[in-house]
Amino acid sequence: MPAKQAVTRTEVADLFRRIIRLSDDTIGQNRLVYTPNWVAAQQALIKFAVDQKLTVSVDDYGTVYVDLPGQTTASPAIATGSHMDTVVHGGKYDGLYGVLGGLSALLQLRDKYGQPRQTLRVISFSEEEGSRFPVTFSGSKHYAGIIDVTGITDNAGISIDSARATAVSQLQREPGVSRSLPDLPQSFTELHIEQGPRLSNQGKTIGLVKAIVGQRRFSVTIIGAANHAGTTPMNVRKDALQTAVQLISRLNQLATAPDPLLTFTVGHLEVSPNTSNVIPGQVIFSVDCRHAEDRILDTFEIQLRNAVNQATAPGITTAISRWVSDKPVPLAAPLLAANRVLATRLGYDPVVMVSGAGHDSEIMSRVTPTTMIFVPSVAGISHAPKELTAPADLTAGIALLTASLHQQAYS
Ligand SMILES: NC(=O)NC(NC(N)=O)C(=O)[O-]
Ligand SMILES: [Zn+2]
Ligand SMILES: [Zn+2]
Repeated sequence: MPAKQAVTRTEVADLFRRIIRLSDDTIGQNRLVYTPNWVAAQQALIKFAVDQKLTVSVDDYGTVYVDLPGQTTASPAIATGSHMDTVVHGGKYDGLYGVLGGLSALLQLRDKYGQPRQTLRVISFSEEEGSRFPVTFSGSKHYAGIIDVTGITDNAGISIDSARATAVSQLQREPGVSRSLPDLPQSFTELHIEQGPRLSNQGKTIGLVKAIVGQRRFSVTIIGAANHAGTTPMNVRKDALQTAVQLISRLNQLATAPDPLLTFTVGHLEVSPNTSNVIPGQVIFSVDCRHAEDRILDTFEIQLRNAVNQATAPGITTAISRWVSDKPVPLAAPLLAANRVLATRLGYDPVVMVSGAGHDSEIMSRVTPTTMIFVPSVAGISHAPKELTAPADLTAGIALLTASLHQQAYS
């Protein structure tokens, strides 16, 4: 291998380690969108790309676009990338692997073949996880021209508009950066860790994603009455938490009925006032449910709404609101077929699979042919600090991405 490519790989690996260190809080990675950790990570990426003499722009949602301009500037770019945000106490690879794996591929192609025929673009989407504000995929949705996110707040009451304005202006002021929303690309390929156990269980290195599950997220509110823990008789209490735990348990059972592959998660619980000697007056909890078929989600949503309504009692009211409704999405079959040939040529036996995690690819697929490459997650762990992918598997995914970008942008 030419020495230059080895140097490039080491430099990208250094950037990865630097970004990881920026947001490690001893429990896990925390790069919630528009927080100082997130700004520092996007800044590190920008500085690196500017030093590499790549063309860098930042849009008004804080998504970073790194271009290696092609000879035919009139043709749309060939794009890759993923998201820079994490969940709370997340792992090191979710999102960041796709951003820096894309950068590594782009630089290796430049080192080896020089200027591409078509522009190569690496995208670091601002937000995908929905972990800070009640919105998911806002980075790719903005790029795709699908939504305008405004007027929502995080748990601390900070509005997305003010958080975004402050954070994005910091990025747009970085030397060498232009403020723009680039044209949509000719194709989008997202490299990502699998986040589940299939590849690792089967001892396979590469997954090719044919579809992404649909997902719906809800917020359920139970309102009872706060009162004294020592003086209020048990039979007159309006305990919102007792209602919530019974309801959650019932929902967990109901979720097994429509289809064994339906997933159901209550991951967020807010108890108010959340102190030991006061009967909880209010509980808010999240529901996340997913399936590859929308009709299964329809069936479960009806059961969910009925169960929430039936949980009302004298002095207890309930409400439910849906804040995510994403349909299952098929990805581009021709790109998958091309990657299957390339993967086989590289010596892999790829597994064609459905993704149970949501991805920016489901948004990008609405505006351009889109495909995904998965590499194994050790023991299937993700959205947790123990998230891990073996170095050889990380390299394999980047090698396939590099081959795919080469095929698309140089031939
Ligand atoms: N790749 C992800 O972890 N995505 C996550 N985020 C969204 N928005 O789907 C998820 O929950 O699956
Ligand atoms: Zn994630
Ligand atoms: Zn992700």
